[in-house]
Amino acid sequence: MLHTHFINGEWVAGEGHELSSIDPAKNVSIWQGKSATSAQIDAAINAARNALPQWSMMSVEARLTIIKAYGEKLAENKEYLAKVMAQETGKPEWETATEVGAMMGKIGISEKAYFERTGNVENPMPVGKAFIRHKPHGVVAVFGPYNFPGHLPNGHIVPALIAGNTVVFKPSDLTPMVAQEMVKLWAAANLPAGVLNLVQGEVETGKALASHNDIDGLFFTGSSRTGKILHEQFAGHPGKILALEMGGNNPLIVKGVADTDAAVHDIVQSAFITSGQRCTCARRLFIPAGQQGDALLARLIDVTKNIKMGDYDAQEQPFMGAMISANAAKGMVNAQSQLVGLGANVLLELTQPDEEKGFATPGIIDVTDILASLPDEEHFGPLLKVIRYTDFDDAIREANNTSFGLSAGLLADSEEDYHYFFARIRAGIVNWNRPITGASSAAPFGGVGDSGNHRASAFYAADYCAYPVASVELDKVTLPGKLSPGLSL
Ligand SMILES: NC(=O)c1ccc[n+]([C@@H]2O[C@H](COP(=O)([O-])OP(=O)(O)OC[C@H]3O[C@@H](n4cnc5c(N)ncnc54)[C@H](O)[C@@H]3O)[C@@H](O)[C@H]2O)c1
Ligand SMILES: O=CCC[C@H](NC(=O)CCC(=O)O)C(=O)O
Repeated sequence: MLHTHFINGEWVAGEGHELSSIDPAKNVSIWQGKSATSAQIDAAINAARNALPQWSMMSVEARLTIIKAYGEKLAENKEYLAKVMAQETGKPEWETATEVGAMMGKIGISEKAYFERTGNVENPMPVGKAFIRHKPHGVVAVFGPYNFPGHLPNGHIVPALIAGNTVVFKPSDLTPMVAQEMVKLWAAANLPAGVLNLVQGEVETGKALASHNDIDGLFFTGSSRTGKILHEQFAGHPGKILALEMGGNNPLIVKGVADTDAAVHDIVQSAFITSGQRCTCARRLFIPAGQQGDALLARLIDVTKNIKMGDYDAQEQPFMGAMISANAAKGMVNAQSQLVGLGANVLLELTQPDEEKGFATPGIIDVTDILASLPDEEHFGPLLKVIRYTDFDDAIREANNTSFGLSAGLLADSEEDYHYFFARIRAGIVNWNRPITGASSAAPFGGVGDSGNHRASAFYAADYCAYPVASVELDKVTLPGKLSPGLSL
C-alpha cells in the first residue's frame, strides 16, 4: 500500500522520494512508500492545529475513552503487531511481544501519571479559591527511534494525547511499517481527524518538521547526535517545549559477588539483549583484576559464545535477532576494528556472518590498556568493553568519565558498596544487582549529560506534555472588606 501517511484522518501517498524498508534478517524489502514533501508536512501540521481546539477542550475522561479504545485495538492485534515489529527490526518475536505489552501498559500508567503529576488542585483562600490546573502545549511533533519503533513513540504519543495536545508523528525511516500499523489502530479507535498525523521520511523530513514555525513542541527519542542538532535548532525558542531522550555509554561495575552465574546472567541481559540496541545497554563492564575477576570473565565469555542468535520467527526462539540493518552490523565490526587499532584486546570477536544481513555475533573486548584514548561513544550494538580495575574509587571515577549519563549498575553483595556507588555515580537510572536494561514505565526514565535535557519520560512524560496554570478565582467581583492604605471607594 503506497498510502503511508496519515494526514487529517486520511491515508495518503507521499509525494517525495522513494522509501523502502528491509527485513534485516532475510534481506528482503517489506514496505515501499514515498517521503512527505514540505507541503505534506504543512498539511499535517495544519490538520493538527485545526483539531486542537476540539480535542483540548474535551474532558480528559472523553479523551481517555478514545485512548482506551486504542488500547483495546492494540490488545486485539497484539500478535500481528509483534510479528510486524519482528520482521521490520529483526528482534525475536518473544521480545516484540513484550514491546506490544509495554505499549498496552502505557495507557493505564499514563492515565495515572496525568492525574498524579498534572491533575487539578483546589485550595481554599480567605477570599475565593486557588487552583492549579494544566493545559496542553498545542501541536507537538514526536520523533521515534528504530530500536523500539512502537513502545517509544507510543510513550510520547499516549501522554501527549491524554493531556490534550495534537500530534504529528515522524517515525524512524528504518521502521515505517510498524508506525503505519500502529497509527491504523488509532484510526480504528475513532480518534478524531487531525488529532494524530503520521508523516514518513528520512532526515530531511525530520528537519522540515522540527524547524516548522507552527509546532509548539517536539518530543524526541533517538541518538545524542540528532538530539543535539535539535537542541541547537530550538535555541532562541523558549516558548517551545523540547524533550530529548538520547543515548548512553553505560557502565556496569562488578565487585564482590558470590554467585558468578547470577552476575553473568545480569551482564548478558544488560549488554546483549536486543542485540545491544537499547539505550540502556551496558557498554563498559568493570571487573576486578585478579583471580576472581578472571573466573567471572572466563564464564562470561563462555556463556556469551553460546548465546543463541537467529531469525525472529524461528520456532526455537533465539535470544538475539538481527540488528536493524546490514549496515548497522557492519558499523559494529568497524567499531571493533577501530578499538583494536587503538590497542584493545579482543576476547570474543564480534562478527557479521553475512554481509547482506543484520546479524552481528556478540563481542567482548578488553580496553583496560587504552583508557586514555578510548572514545566516549555509544556503540549501539552487541559489543561489550571490559575494563579491569584494582580500586573501587578508580572504577567509579572511570565509570563517570563520560559525557553521557543514562543508566549505570553495580553487581555486588555488599549493601554498603551500593550506597557508596549510588552516591557517586552520575546517571538517571542506577540499579543494584539487576540488569541495567528493562526499565519500568511506572518510573521516570531519563538521563543526565548528553543523555537527555532534564525532561524525563515514562511516568514523568506527563510533565512535559502539559504546562501548569495557577488561578485565584471568586464567583463575582467583590469589594474587599479592608482596603489598602491610601485607597477610598
Ligand atoms: N533515552 C532513550 O529513551 C532512548 C530510547 C531508545 C533509543 N535511544 C537512542 O536512539 C538511538 C538509536 O535510534 P536512531 O538511530 O533511530 O536515532 P536517530 O537519532 O538517528 O533518529 C531518531 C529520529 O530522528 C530523526 N532524525 C535524524 N536526524 C535528524 C535531524 N537532523 N533532524 C531531525 N530529525 C532527525 C530520525 O529520522 C528518527 O525519526 C541510540 O542512540 C539510542 O541510545 C534513546
Ligand atoms: O532503548 C531504550 C529504551 C530501553 C528500555 N526503556 C524503557 O522501556 C523505559 C520505560 C518507558 O519508556 O516506558 C529499557 O530500559 O530496556
